[in-house]
Amino acid sequence: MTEPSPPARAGSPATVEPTPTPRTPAGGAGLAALLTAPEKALVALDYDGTLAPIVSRPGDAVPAPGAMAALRRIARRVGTLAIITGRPVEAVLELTEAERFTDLDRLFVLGQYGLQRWDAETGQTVSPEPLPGVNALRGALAQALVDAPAGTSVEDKGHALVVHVRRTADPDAALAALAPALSRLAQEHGLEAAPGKRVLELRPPGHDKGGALRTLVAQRQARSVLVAGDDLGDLPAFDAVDELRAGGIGGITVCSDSPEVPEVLRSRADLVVGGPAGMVTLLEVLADRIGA
Ligand SMILES: O=P(O)(O)OC[C@H]1O[C@H](O[C@H]2O[C@H](CO)[C@@H](O)[C@H](O)[C@H]2O)[C@H](O)[C@@H](O)[C@@H]1O
Repeated sequence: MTEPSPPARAGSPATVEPTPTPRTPAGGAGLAALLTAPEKALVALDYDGTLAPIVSRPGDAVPAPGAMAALRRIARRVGTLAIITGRPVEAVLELTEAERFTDLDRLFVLGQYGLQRWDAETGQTVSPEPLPGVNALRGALAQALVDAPAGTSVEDKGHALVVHVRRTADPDAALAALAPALSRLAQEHGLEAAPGKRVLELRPPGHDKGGALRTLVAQRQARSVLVAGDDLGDLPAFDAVDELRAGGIGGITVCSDSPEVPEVLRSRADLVVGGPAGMVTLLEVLADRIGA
């Protein structure tokens, strides 16, 4: 995958997209804070379903066309960029090729729900040792899935194991049938079972995107945040935005919409965009508005 350098936007763009209108006053204030002082803003995006379209194999989930170019544009003016994701850092770096782009030097990838952290400036990843329970779970999980519907697969993320059912004949039925036993198994190994889009993640408890976001906002002394997501795992980050607003930091939440998005997430968002392609458009509009 190669993306050309983002175009220079010296003059007026040929087509001017309207500035999006958040549906809550708090979201409007958050957007205004971001547009007024982008150098003090943090733009935090989810990966799967937000920067990259959902596909049947995790290894094939490359960024939407124009996504990296749009990120690189806003990086010219925005203080901090982050990809806050359930994916391992290594997977996001491979799929986005973010290490190639020297203009993304203020990008952080907070992987595995904040367990891992990659900082573009240093090129270093901080990642703890996996919980011992994950190793023990590996064998037990293979055994538990012997009779699972055809098409069930396991994604091994080192710190967590994800059971995927998207490629089964009836993903909803497959998940419903597998969930009780997998939840028990997770618990027995000191892990929690967290549902996502056509997946059940067996992962360490005590880490979520809300904690990851709060830590980064504090470290970067951000005065406004934009958070975009598409799944249940993004809700804690939306909660964190509410708390940050209460503390005087501007916040805006964005839902990257699709028929699979949980209603609870869609209804919580200040802005709803049409999936990763809509996210790219939003990033481009923001780039126009901040003169990036
Ligand atoms: O926090 P995210 O960046 O959204 O990551 C959450 C999980 O996303 C991935 O699964 C989802 O995307 C896959 C590829 O499009 C899709 O096949 C699957 O059905 C989706 O649930 C990923 O594989 C997980 O490891 C992430 O935790």
